[in-house]
Amino acid sequence: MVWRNTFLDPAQPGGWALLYNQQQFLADSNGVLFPRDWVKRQDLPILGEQGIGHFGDDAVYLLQLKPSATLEGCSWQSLRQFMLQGDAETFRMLAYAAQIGTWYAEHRYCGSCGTPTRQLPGERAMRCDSCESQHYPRISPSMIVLVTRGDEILLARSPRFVTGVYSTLAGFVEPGESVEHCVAREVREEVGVEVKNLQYIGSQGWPFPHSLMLGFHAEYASGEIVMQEDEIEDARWFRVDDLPPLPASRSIARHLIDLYVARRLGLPEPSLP
Ligand SMILES: NC(=O)c1ccc[n+]([C@@H]2O[C@H](COP(=O)([O-])OP(=O)(O)OC[C@H]3O[C@@H](n4cnc5c(N)ncnc54)[C@H](O)[C@@H]3O)[C@@H](O)[C@H]2O)c1
Ligand SMILES: [Mg+2]
Ligand SMILES: [Zn+2]
Repeated sequence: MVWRNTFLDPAQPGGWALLYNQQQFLADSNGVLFPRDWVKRQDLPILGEQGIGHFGDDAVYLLQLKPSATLEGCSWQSLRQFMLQGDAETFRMLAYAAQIGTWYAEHRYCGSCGTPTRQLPGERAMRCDSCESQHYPRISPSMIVLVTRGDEILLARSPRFVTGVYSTLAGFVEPGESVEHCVAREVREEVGVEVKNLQYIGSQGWPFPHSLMLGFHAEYASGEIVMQEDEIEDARWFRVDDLPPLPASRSIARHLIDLYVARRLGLPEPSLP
């Protein structure tokens, strides 16, 4: 089943409903999609509703619920769980839904004047009629980079990671800088190393909560590893044939590593997740 996001008018009846709050979806043994007209007859605290796209031929709507919402036989399941275990198209749908949900939850009032906003018909935007301003879903560009030195790659651990896992370096692009500048700055800040010969590999939308990952390979140029306090718990060079536990296979972090290892070892190259 293929997921395609589109703008659907929530005034239309029918279709499926996703029940969402704060990076979680209500799910039962059949999954996350519920008959929408049935859902509306339940006594659920609905904050808002968006028509977000088609799963196969079926219309899908996102119902934003209060955190207190419960439905018999259902439990809240995290988006991260679906990233780790769900099929690819379901994860794509939920990733889009979660970002629309986050944006909606954060723009119910105007950030300038505090007036309640309203959803614009026909467009994914929240409007403040008092300021005449529109607020679109927010995306945060971030770079992610694998620093390489021949048969070695530089991987690091954040204190937030699962025990033992090492990954590539990442960080948010700051206002006014290029992504290339961000790569050099973040690598310098996090591990004290200079890089050269950046190669853009590809990108990935990352819904935790609204990053757009721009992925690179970069060659080591100079410097000894100096770890940034609080952000980096450990950082070191690993040989491509002797790697630690790595991030989830669906992440671009993992792709950057797998791609470089495949190139060094002469294996078939993986495709972008
Ligand atoms: N898909 C992947 O493979 C993958 C791998 C690693 C990181 N990521 C994502 O990359 C992003 C950045 O990585 P990081 O955590 O190392 O970032 P980072 O090195 O910039 O440090 C994180 C810090 O940035 C600040 N911050 C939070 N949100 C921000 C925003 N929207 N804009 C600017 N600053 C913000 C906070 O102080 C936070 O503690 C995160 O969203 C993370 O989930 C994705
Ligand atoms: Mg970082
Ligand atoms: Zn306003």
